[in-house]
Amino acid sequence: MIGVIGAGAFGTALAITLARKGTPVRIWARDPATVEAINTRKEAPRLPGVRLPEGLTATTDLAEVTQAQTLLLAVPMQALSGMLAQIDAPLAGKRLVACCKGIDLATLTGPTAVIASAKPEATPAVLTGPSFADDIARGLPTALTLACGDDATGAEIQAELSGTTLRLYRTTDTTGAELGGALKNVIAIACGACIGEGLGDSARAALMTRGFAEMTRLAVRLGAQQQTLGGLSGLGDLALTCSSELSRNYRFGLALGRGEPFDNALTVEGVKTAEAVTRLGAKLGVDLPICAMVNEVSTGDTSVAEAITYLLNRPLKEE
Ligand SMILES: NC(=O)c1ccc[n+]([C@@H]2O[C@H](COP(=O)([O-])OP(=O)(O)OC[C@H]3O[C@@H](n4cnc5c(N)ncnc54)[C@H](O)[C@@H]3O)[C@@H](O)[C@H]2O)c1
Ligand SMILES: O=P(O)(O)OC[C@H](O)CO
Repeated sequence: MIGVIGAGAFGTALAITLARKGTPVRIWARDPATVEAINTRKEAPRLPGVRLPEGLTATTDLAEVTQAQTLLLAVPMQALSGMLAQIDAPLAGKRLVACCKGIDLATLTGPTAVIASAKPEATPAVLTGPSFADDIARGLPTALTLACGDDATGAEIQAELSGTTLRLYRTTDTTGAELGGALKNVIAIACGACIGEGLGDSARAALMTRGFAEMTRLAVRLGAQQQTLGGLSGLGDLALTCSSELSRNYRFGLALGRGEPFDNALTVEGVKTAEAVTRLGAKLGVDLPICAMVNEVSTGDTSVAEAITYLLNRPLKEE
């Protein structure tokens, strides 16, 4: 059995793909109505139109899910620490796989460090890369990165989660994998704002490329391997998220650029990540101008037009 904590779009999509290949999956939802929908009607509230397979069952009882040796943690980044604090079962020998993308604002660390701090007896890992929950749930081909500091455990998790439509690549570079996944959301907001403001595809390409430079600069400064940023968890996810209106981060940026309201019930990880990396960059002396502008525009301190003017008029430099 695999346990999934968090019955939102991504947690449910992963649960579906695992159950389809015959793995029993128990998913935890905090909302009894979600449990009822999954168990009784075989429907997932966050994935309308997808019929859930047999072998996938839900519960509001965390203890039932934490019996599994592998636990997928699929709550938003800022909820991860609080979620871990709710688990009182012993977790020695278990694998805790973070499925969230972001940086914890309280500690300015990524998900594996949050897990290691809260549950030092367990092995932390992170599952990240280009994937929309809806694509995974529909069985469309998807390739992701599984990062685990312990390569032998990483190989076991890789085999456990991979299937005929979901292919996992493996790395021990947790820092690079999780920073790529976190930062691409910030750049996707910038790209959405650029398109929403009517600035064109050339400007978007420039933001993606210079955004990738910021992702790499911060990640390498924090000990990541540069090549990890060029993989699925970095460049791959940047390409997807900056170019598709299926992305909530990109759509949030579009709304900013168009001056339209946005549904704040949607999970848009890049907003808090922009704040976290702006603070991290200032603390470490790492130059992150696009991320800083996304932070200012997201909080309403700067308009999209002012942010673009600022970025275009910075001192000229080598590429
Ligand atoms: N949706 C995708 O396509 C996708 C793909 C890859 C990664 N992710 C990542 O997965 C993570 C979750 O995103 P999602 O799309 O599933 O979001 P979602 O909004 O669909 O679901 C979030 C889930 O977390 C639960 N939750 C929220 N706050 C909580 C708290 N304080 N305590 C306990 N549970 C809480 C919600 O009830 C909900 O079930 C994000 O970090 C996101 O970046 C999402
Ligand atoms: O909808 P978004 O912007 O959270 O993006 C979903 C995934 O992270 C894409 O890989």
